[in-house]
Amino acid sequence: MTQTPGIVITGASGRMGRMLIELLARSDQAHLVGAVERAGHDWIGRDVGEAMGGAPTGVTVTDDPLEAIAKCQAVIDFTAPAATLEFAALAAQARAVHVIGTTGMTDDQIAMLEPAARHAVIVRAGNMSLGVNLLVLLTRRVAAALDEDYDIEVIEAHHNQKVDAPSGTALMLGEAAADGRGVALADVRDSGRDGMTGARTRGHIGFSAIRGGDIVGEHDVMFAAAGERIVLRHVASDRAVFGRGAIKAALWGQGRRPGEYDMLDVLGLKDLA
Ligand SMILES: NC(=O)C1=CN([C@@H]2O[C@H](COP(=O)(O)OP(=O)(O)OC[C@H]3O[C@@H](n4cnc5c(N)ncnc54)[C@H](OP(=O)(O)O)[C@@H]3O)[C@@H](O)[C@H]2O)C=CC1
Ligand SMILES: O=C(O)C1=N[C@H](C(=O)O)C[C@H](O)C1
Repeated sequence: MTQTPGIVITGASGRMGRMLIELLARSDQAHLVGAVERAGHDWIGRDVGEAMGGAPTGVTVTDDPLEAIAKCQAVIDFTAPAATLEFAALAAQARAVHVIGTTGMTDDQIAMLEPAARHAVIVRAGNMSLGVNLLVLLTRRVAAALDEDYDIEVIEAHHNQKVDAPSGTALMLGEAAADGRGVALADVRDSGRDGMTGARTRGHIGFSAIRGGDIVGEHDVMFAAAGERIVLRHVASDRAVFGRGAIKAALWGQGRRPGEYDMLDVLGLKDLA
């Protein structure tokens, strides 16, 4: 029987870590070989399935990412920017595919992935769902079709534990809108309005972030003009959409040339971009 790719999950106890461990337990295309948490975490040394309150998986949670990643074919990483940079170096050494869902990375941190991508496949996206990646393409097209009479606003809503804003997805959508308009997002980005802001600047792309309760992830791209509004919307009601996308990316990356890729590559949507 052919062995399926072995996957390491970093941030195993997190919202996405748990979701991925559940999805891998049911998968016939990939299997769990490692679960990583920070030193001092109370899951270290325990079977990850039991730590989650379920059946044993045979995989013990470790605080040694080097040891875990050395024996895997892919690392799926939804953690935090500094941790992701550390895991990128280890995945590159092991020539393992590194699927990065972590958001909130600065441009400098993203640039620091480049040496790792010379040795291994990196798939990074602020959102791994098919729906959002389609929405990115639609946003670019609608923005290209409309002029600056249409004010573009990206509105996102997430749970009250999210630490970064705007969300990675909102930034992907903003980039797509700016691209459609033929401008650089950095030149037209308008985040965090508060106080006497003055009237809206024509051509700017605005961002608003809502944080509350257990909202999984909701994104609107609004094109607002005098007399009409177009709203493109994606609502995620289950984190499994991100988890399934990440596993798909880990499989897609097997045997591929080293480099940096995104979910449009994985989903075969690049030609539509
Ligand atoms: N691209 C996409 O489709 C999606 C991206 N995300 C992004 O993924 C990231 C995680 O989200 P979520 O699961 O909700 O967050 P959580 O806070 O629930 O989980 C993050 C996990 O990573 C762990 N972690 C952080 N640093 C390290 C480290 N150095 N070593 C090992 N483990 C570490 C945390 O441990 P501790 O608690 O000890 O800090 C925690 O268990 C966020 O950036 C989020 O925006 C989320 C969903 C979808
Ligand atoms: O933190 C989250 O939860 C999510 N983060 C990603 C983002 O920043 O866009 C993707 C998704 O919306 C959930």
